[in-house]
Amino acid sequence: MNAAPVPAAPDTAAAPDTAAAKAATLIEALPWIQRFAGARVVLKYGGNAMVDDDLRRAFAADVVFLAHVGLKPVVVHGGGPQINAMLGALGIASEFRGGLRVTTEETMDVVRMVLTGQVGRELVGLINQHGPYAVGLSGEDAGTLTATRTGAVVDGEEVDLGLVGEVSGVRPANIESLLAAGRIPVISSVAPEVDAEGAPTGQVLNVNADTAAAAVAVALGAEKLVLLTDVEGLYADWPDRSSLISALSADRLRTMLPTLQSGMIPKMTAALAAVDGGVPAAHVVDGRNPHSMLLEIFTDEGIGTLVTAAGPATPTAIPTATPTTPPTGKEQS
Ligand SMILES: Nc1ncnc2c1ncn2[C@@H]1O[C@H](COP(=O)(O)OP(=O)(O)O)[C@@H](O)[C@H]1O
Ligand SMILES: CC(=O)N[C@@H](CCC(=O)OP(=O)(O)O)C(=O)O
Repeated sequence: MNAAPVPAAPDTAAAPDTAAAKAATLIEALPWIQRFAGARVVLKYGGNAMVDDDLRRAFAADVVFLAHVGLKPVVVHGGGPQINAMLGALGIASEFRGGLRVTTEETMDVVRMVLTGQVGRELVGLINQHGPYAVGLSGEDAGTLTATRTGAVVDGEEVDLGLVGEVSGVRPANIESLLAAGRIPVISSVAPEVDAEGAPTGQVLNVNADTAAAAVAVALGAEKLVLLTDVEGLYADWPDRSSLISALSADRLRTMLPTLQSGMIPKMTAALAAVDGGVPAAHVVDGRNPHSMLLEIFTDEGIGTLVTAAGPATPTAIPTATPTTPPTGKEQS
């Protein structure tokens, strides 16, 4: 048998620091874990943030971590790039207007197949590698979501998007019964269409996943909406990216909305809808960094862009060594 390796001197010297840093991170998380115990958190997992296996596995582990430390996570997922890949393989052209996919009947079949049949199944499988937690739902299942048709306004002109919907109703009881049973709902953003009277038309609509996540967060009375994407957050000067907005008020975001481009239009519209609908905090987080959502939720600094009703307050020192009361100074609500 080989002797146990003897660490080199520099490692020995570094080890206490490393251990202290790890312990400090755990202790820093404690007041946030206490504060968010039992809270519902809606996590929107964007298709651009699920491009590699390691990231998807890290996301699944994070969701299970949240559930185990006492939060109630609900996942609403997108899959735009995955839909693009399938449409491309099938030779079906597709375009986006105002950040939303123009959706024909043929495209809708592919959207439904990829979101509910592929991306959702895969996420459920990854989460369930940790135990029997995740249950996949489409917005169609048990009437979880309903939607009415919506268009987009591009350069001041109303554009017809075809079979694209905005959420007109959420049935939270379906999601709540899963949460009460200790499950993690994983919801795809496809919804049955209803007419102006709320009657089903028989058509299924393609709903942007940010939009669906915001509606679910409002209906559940969630503490947070976390939008994971493939950028650090909202840049004030896209595409130059020299100025990342770390926190802003709902009113400031409202004035910025008409200046936003592409995928940030539905994303920040969703963040605003969530905060306007009573969700205390909406976060845009870079899902390309493994465990970014844990850092956003459980550390004092946070990362990404935070939207709250009031916007940034004066930062206050937060005790991290022996917290006995929930923190009040952080820009989280
Ligand atoms: N001001 C902005 N700040 C950050 N990203 C922006 C901005 N304006 C447009 N974008 C684009 O929005 C994209 C995110 O939206 P989207 O591609 O729909 O992501 P997801 O699939 O995660 O929903 C970014 O990758 C970026 O290209
Ligand atoms: C209407 C509309 O645009 N629907 C989206 C639904 C998927 C989605 O939102 O995916 P991401 O979160 O990855 O962007 C689409 O067809 O791509």
